[in-house]
Amino acid sequence: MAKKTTIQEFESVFPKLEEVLVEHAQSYKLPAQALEWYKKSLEVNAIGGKCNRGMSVPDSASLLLGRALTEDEYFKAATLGWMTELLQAFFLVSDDIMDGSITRRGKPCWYRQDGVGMIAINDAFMLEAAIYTLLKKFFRDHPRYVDFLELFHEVTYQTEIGQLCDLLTAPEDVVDLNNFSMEKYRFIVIYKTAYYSFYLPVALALYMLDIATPENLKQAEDILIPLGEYFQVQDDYLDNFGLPEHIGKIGTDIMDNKCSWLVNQALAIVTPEQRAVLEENYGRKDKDKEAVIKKLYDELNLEQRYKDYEEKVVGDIRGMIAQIDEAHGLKRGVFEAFLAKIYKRSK
Ligand SMILES: CC(C)CCOP(=O)(O)OP(=O)(O)O
Repeated sequence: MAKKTTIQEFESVFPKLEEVLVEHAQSYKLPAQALEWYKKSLEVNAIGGKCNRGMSVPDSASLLLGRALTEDEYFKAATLGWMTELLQAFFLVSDDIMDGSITRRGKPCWYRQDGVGMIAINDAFMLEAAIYTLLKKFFRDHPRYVDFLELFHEVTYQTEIGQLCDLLTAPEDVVDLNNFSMEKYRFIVIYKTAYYSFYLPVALALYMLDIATPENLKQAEDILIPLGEYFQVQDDYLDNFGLPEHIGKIGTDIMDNKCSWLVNQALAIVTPEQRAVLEENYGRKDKDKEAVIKKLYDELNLEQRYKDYEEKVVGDIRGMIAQIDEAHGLKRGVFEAFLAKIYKRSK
C-alpha cells in the first residue's frame, strides 16, 4: 500500500542536505561571513513553501511501487524532491526581483530583506548550483545519473523561455492590451510553470525507479502539462482574489501589466466602455488605477468565471487520468494525488 509523506517528514530531510551543501562550500575554504550568508539563503529561500513539488517525488515513487518506500528509498526520493524545491527557490528569488514583488511566503522577498538587495541575484545562482552538488553527491552512481542531469537542465531552460515570454509580454512602461491573447498566455504558463512544477517531480520519480520509458514520460507529460496550466490559472486568480495574509504574497499582476488569465478573460467579455477602462487603468504603477481594475473584475464576475473554469478543467483532467495505460508501470494514482494537492486550493 503506497504511503503519502507529510511536510514534517519531508522537511526533516533538509538539515542533512544543508549540511552536505555547507561542507561543500567549506571545502573551498569559504570565509565564515560568506558561509553564514549561504546557510541563511538556503534556509530562508528553500524552506517555507507548500513543498507540492518536493513531496510529489516520494509520493509518486511510493504510488508507482504500490508500497511504502524503505528508509533509504525515501531519503533518495526526498533528496530529489528537495532539488525541485531548490530549483523553485532559484526561480522565486529571481522572479520576485523581476516582478518587483513585496512579500513571499508571508515575509519580505529575499532581495528586500536587510542588506540583501542585488546580492540576491548571486544567491539565486547558488541555489540553482546546489541542485547539482546534491545530485553528484547522492546519484553519481545511479544508472540514470545523466538523465537526471539532462532533465534538470532542460526543465530549467523551459522555465526560462517561459519567463522570458512572460516578461516580454508585460513591458513595464508600454501597455498594449492587443499584445495579450489566450494563445500567448498558454505558451507562457506551460513553459514558465508546468514543466518544473508538475512534469519534473514525476519524471524524477520515474527515472529514480528506472521506468522512465519514452511512453511513460509522454503519457505523464500529456497530463501534467494541463495540470500545470490549471495551477498557474489558480495562481493568477489568487493574485487578485486571494488574501495576501493567507497566500503569503501581495498580488502585483495588474500593476506589472501581466498577461494574466484574469485580464485575458476580461478582454474576451468586456463591452467597448469596459475595454476603455482596461486601457486606461491596466498595467500602471498606480494603486488607484489598480483599484479600478479590481472593481471591473468584480463587475465582470471573474471570480465565478474562474470557478466554472476550475470545474471544467478538472473534469477534463480526470478524464485524461482515466485513459492512462498502466501496463508499463505508470499509475493513475500518481496524477490523482497531484491533482488532489491543488484542487480548490486557496494558497
Ligand atoms: C505559481 C508558481 C510558478 C510560483 C509559486 O509556486 P507555489 O505556489 O508552489 O509556491 P510555494 O513553493 O511557496 O508553495
